Amino acid sequence: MSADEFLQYSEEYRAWFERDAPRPAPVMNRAILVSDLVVRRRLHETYLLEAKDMHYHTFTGLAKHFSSTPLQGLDRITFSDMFIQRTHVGRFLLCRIIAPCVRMMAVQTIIEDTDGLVQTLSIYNFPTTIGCSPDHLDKLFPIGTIIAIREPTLKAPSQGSYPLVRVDSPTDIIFIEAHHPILRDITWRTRLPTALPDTLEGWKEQGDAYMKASEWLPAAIAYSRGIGLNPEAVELRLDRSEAYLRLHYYSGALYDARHVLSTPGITDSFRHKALFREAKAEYARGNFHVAEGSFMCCLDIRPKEKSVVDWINRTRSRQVESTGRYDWVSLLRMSKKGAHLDVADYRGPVEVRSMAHRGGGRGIAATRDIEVGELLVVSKPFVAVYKGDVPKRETFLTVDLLSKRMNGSTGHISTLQIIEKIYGNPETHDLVYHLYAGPNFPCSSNSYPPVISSEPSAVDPLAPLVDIDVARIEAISMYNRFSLSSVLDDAPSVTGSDSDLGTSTGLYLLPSLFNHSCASNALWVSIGGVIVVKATEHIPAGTEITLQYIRDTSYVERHSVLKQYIPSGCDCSLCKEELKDGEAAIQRRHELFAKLCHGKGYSVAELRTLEQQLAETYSPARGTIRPMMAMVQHVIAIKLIALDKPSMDIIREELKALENLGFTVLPLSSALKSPIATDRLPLTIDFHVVAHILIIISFAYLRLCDNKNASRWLKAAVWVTNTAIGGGKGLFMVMMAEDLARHSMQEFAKRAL
Ligand SMILES: C[S@@+](CC[C@H](N)C(=O)[O-])C[C@H]1O[C@@H](n2cnc3c(N)ncnc32)[C@H](O)[C@@H]1O
Repeated sequence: MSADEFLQYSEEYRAWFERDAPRPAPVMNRAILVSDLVVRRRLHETYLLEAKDMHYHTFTGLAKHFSSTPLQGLDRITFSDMFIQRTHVGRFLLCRIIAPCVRMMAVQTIIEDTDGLVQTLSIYNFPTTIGCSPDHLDKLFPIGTIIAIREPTLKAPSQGSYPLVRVDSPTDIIFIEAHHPILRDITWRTRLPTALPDTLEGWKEQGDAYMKASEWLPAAIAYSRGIGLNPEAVELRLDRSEAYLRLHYYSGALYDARHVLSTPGITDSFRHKALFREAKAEYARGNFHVAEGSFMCCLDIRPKEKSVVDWINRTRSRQVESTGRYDWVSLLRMSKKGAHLDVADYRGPVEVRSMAHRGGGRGIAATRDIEVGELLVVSKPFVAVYKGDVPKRETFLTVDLLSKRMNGSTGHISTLQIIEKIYGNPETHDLVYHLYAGPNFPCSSNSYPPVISSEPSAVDPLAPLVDIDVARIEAISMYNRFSLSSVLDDAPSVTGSDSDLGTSTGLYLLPSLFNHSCASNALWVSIGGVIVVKATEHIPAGTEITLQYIRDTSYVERHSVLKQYIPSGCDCSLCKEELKDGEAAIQRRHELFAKLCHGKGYSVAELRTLEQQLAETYSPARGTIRPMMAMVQHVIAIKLIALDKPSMDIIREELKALENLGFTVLPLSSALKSPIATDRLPLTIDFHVVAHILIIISFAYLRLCDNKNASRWLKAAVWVTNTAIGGGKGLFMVMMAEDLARHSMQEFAKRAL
């Protein structure tokens, strides 16, 4: 599809989705609906067995209803009173699942109401269903399950010919237990044999079996049904606490563990289990000191227990990190093994301030004078999805009608994970809800974070205690998500949006409050999924601190992405400089540079011509920063090395590149000092490339047997990585290992640094 066709298709879909032309729901044939679903389920199972590639797509950024009225405040409705293309506000639908489920983008099944009338049900965004197996669905929604759907919406089909009850928010689904008061006067028109347990022991047995099979949510549901029969059932609460830990529902885990601990007369064994679970949940919530206390209490019961001692050591390492002291080298090494790092957050000398001129009205400012290279923020993701987390052979594409872009699987999955994290940790709801959600969802506060309870919330998968506004979450996800490319990836990272369909992506809380500037005064990098923000220049107290949402040498490229996030455009000094050259020059430059990026094997002469043509696009009135020229000069230098040309020629090219990137190269007379000014780290390109340029200069001096200068330039390269991340020589040696090896400089580096 061309860009225009894509836009038109998106708008047509929106018009169809939001069309308000209600008509009565048709009476559907039970046998046909069920057999059709069974056929689709078999087909899906066959595809899974045959390992076929499956592609699903859906739309985000549409108006999507969610209910915020408790079930008790709603009146019951049946299909005969429902209309297609209508959300039945103030009503709830009581129904039973009568067919197995099938999962595509959403979970689909067939439901009957109390009159025996049937419709298709489509549940989007339900926890644990991303890429899940048909077997998991059978455990989650077994036939016979009774549910109440709050304020149900009946939709015309987008494909096929059956209407469907569409549920976007998982919190609109309430599981109804057999003894629920709502069922008191209810008789079902049809008889449906079910095999669901009806005793506490029965539910415990089922929960245990699911735990064994690593079916954590079905297990938590089974335990919850048992707890429904006896809220003081200590063992079930302990079991559910463990199931919640596995699900990362730390609020629920903590709440249940504490409930057990407050029960009089429990055995030491139960107490130990509850303390251990409480401690793990506190650890995961970032309360390392409190977690340490609970782990210590475990030792009172079973002294010297090895696993507990290990946990205590971990809590102590995290407490050191929360003061801003990190072992960057080991973090980097860990990130090579897996991106989900165990690390504490850190908040340096920064605060959220009201900034009326920015969308969302807030930004981040320095609380005191900050020096270049100071650590400002370290943040673990609220959720992060890496390429390896995407289910194999399944692609989830979403057409985002807000940004008018296509998002890949990681973008879709991260939105679902945000929803699930709130579902299992309800007190985090406001932390997400108060992030910028675009002009359609005005921010209710000009500060951040909102005050939230430090107490854990009870979590009941049968009747969620929080109402999740999926449309808002989708918008928040779109406006705030970071595209992650680890500092170990050698390709320069494109940041700030999920533009690349395969990119790893994450939502962060405090980092989402930074506004954008192409000429930012701070830099963010990701080590694994952890975001590290450092100052790249002196920042006076009170000054706004900005990040680059996207770093691209082309103004055209940058703005094609930025316009979706900042419609008013970027007003930074770099963009103002670019605009001095005029639109035509900017476009010409973009086209010339595209040649360099996409062309292969240019000769030095051709590169010089390109350099000249680029030079002609810059107005004499503008400043000296010309990143595209720098990139061409850097490529020339690499070419000269390959051609074994004189070292001074290589050095000359790289020096020109540095100046075009905004670095001040100091005169040779200051031989003992850094060869570049270190009052700021200009970053119009990725800092890896800058370090690479400096390594090449060092290499060229080495070829000239000028070890003194080689060492000065290599130290300058360490200054760059140290300012950008930290970790001094150790981190530099790990991060730039390939570059150093390419130029046989490892031994020299070890001696010189
Ligand atoms: C991730 S949020 C940044 C925090 C946001 N200002 C807030 O109050 O929550 C991104 C949004 O901030 C606004 N923003 C960021 N940089 C901006 C800039 N340079 N000029 C104007 N608005 C900006 C845009 O509305 C953008 O979509």
